Amino acid sequence: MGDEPVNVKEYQILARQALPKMYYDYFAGGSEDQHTLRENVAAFQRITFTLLSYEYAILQHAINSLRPRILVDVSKIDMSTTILGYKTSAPIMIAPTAMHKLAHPEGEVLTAKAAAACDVIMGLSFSSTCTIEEVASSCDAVRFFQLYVYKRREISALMVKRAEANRFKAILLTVDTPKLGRREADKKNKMIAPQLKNFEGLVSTKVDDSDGSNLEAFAARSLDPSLSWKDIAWLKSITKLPVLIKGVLTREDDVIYILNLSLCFLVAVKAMEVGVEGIIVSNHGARQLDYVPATINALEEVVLAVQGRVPVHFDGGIRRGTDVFKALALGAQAVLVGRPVVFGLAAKGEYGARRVIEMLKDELELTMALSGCPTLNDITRNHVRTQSDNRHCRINYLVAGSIFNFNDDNDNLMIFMCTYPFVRIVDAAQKCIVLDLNTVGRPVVFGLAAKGEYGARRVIEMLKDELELTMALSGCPTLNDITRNHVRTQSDNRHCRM
Ligand SMILES: Cc1cc2nc3c(=O)[nH]c(=O)nc-3n(C[C@H](O)[C@H](O)[C@H](O)COP(=O)(O)O)c2cc1C
Ligand SMILES: CCCCC(=O)C(=O)O
Repeated sequence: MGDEPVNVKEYQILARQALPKMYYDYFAGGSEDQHTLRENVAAFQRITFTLLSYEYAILQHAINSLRPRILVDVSKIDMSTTILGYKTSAPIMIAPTAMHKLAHPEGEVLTAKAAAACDVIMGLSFSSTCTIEEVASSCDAVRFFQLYVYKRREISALMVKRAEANRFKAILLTVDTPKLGRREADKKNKMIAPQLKNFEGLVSTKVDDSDGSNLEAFAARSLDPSLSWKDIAWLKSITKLPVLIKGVLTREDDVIYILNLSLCFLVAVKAMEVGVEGIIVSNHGARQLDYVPATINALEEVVLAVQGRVPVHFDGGIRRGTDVFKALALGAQAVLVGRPVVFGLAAKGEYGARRVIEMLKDELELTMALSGCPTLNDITRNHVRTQSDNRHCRINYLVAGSIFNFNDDNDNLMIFMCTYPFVRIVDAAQKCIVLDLNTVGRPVVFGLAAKGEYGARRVIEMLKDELELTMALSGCPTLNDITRNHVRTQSDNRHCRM
């Protein structure tokens, strides 16, 4: 067992050794410069955990508040949850990825068995190499069916009917692929798309006349680039299954919204209007438009826009249990995992796909234990620190590490240490007071440093006086009179420029 991988990433190395270059490149690759492909993974590495520090423990103790997370009983960790009402052992699903027979001769049937063994939900790709019926009869995994809308709508409609008849529980409508992204490795390799059995007798998926990627040629011929919101109504009219929209790149009114606030808002509002049952934040594993943001950087915006009205799921770049935890902390209800499962399948068949899921589950369990979260509900936004949190806090770092001395009212020397986000004040008797900078703010601390209690008090008094004057001068006798219309922000200015 010398080659037994100890983490998910090692399966990629084995898969590379196991697969012909054309297939490995197809599975591993992204589009164009593969910038987003790298970013999907790298962005996770820039998110850190905010485990409670020693200072915080003292502070919490001092104010007789909650027990710090480091002293939580984590002898039992419960990762189980429900997704669309279906019980699952962990908030991890298998993402729909195409053509598993290119990874292993038995294809998606083995992936489904791995899902069943791990008690997680399996997403089956519209472009699978095993049929819908073969996968359904192979095991009792809860299955969702991913849908592409073809120009020939009747083919898509037929697949939905077959999925329904075979007890698939939801439709994942992929909305980020009006055309296939430019996968340059596939072009060079002249990637050959095999005949997909689901479409036998309906449409030939084996295109022979392309100069480059046959898959690209087939996609150009079959995918409907006119797909728009009204088609979700069409889909809802032909199925009773819940519909989740997968991918947040869409085309609407000749404006391309790419993972920005407009889109998030659009998605949230439109999703309500058309009645979808969930959203999957996804950039298709960075295989569509290159240079869109890493999905983990877009997740929170979507979550905030959706405001809990439908569940938000997430995929892209999950390679560790810590990644799963981070996505949950930023508001995802569950994550989907794409390439790692295919690499597991390519390297070691059903066992490999199963091990990939098991390793992610094990790592998530350990992460929950080490961060004091016995259940998924214990995972909160406060557990992670993102790059944008850091930007907001940069100014605080300026005072990090500074040490001030001052004399208190009784002329005792006080030592004042700033280790963001806490300030420790140590008096002559070595008594230590810990203040949270986020709560008391720097001005108060500077006042304290300069003139002890009097200085801290004056800072507050001056702010109050200034606020009183400002309210008077802007005609606001009470706090309730202060409205959003009283101020203009940079972003208001930007919106008006247009
Ligand atoms: C080889 C491959 C094939 C894919 N095929 C499909 C597909 O048929 N339908 C779809 O909606 N998404 C497809 N995806 C996107 C995945 O569902 C998912 O969004 C992505 O793989 C997540 O990123 P990850 O691979 O970093 O986990 C594919 C991704 C890969 C890597
Ligand atoms: C038209 C089949 C596309 C499969 C797919 O979604 C992918 O390769 O990313």
